[in-house]
Amino acid sequence: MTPVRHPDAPAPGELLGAHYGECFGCGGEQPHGLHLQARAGEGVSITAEFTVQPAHQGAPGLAHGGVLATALDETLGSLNWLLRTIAVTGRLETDFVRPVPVGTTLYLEAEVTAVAGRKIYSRATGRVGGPEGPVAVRAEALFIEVQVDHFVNHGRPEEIKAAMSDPDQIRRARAFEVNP
Ligand SMILES: CCCCCCCCCCCCCC(=O)SCCNC(=O)CCNC(=O)[C@H](O)C(C)(C)COP(=O)(O)OP(=O)(O)OC[C@H]1O[C@@H](n2cnc3c(N)ncnc32)[C@H](O)[C@@H]1OP(=O)(O)O
Repeated sequence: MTPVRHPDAPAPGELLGAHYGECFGCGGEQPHGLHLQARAGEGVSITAEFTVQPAHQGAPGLAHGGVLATALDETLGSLNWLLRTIAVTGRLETDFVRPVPVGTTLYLEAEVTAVAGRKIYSRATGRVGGPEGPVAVRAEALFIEVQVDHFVNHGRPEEIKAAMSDPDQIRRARAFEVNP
């Protein structure tokens, strides 16, 4: 089925902000996190940027492949906010096309390609040198819709409790539940 942008999705160009301060992908409270910033695009699409830091190295001076996969995963995960669906990554297939040096900004774009029941299919690319630069990484993913209970039942109680007592988090979780 063709993906449908939720009527209350953020407007194209709007920054999405972090879904959780401690998120390694987008949270502001993770000193070595990616601090990835995602922006709503047209339809069910997202753009995002992330600059590779020294803490993200694998080989000397180069981004670790797992960190690049995280950037793709985070960008793809942000798409669900435009569908107003809570979903987790079930499958992430990544192509590493060229090495990405420390200090490089990765320009990411992602879109949902299809939705089938609880399954959300999407793809993403990461370019270097600018939004129109050469592709360094790309991915195809399958996200699976879950209920908020997924996190409550599986997350470590300390963090769940802290997240649920953050007024903004509760508002967001509630928004997910009333706008499925
Ligand atoms: C307070 C909280 C607020 C919320 C904050 C938002 C946080 C966002 C965070 C974002 C952070 C960034 C994002 C992250 O990093 S998310 C973190 C990384 N991901 C995970 O931890 C997910 C771990 N996996 C699971 O929990 C379960 O396996 C899930 C929930 C995914 C499915 O188990 P469940 O028992 O529910 O479902 P099912 O098994 O009946 O499967 C259903 C359908 O899906 C198909 N299928 C499943 N897996 C695969 C696969 N690998 N390849 C191909 N197909 C697959 C399956 O065949 C079936 O298809 P069909 O038979 O219907 O056709």
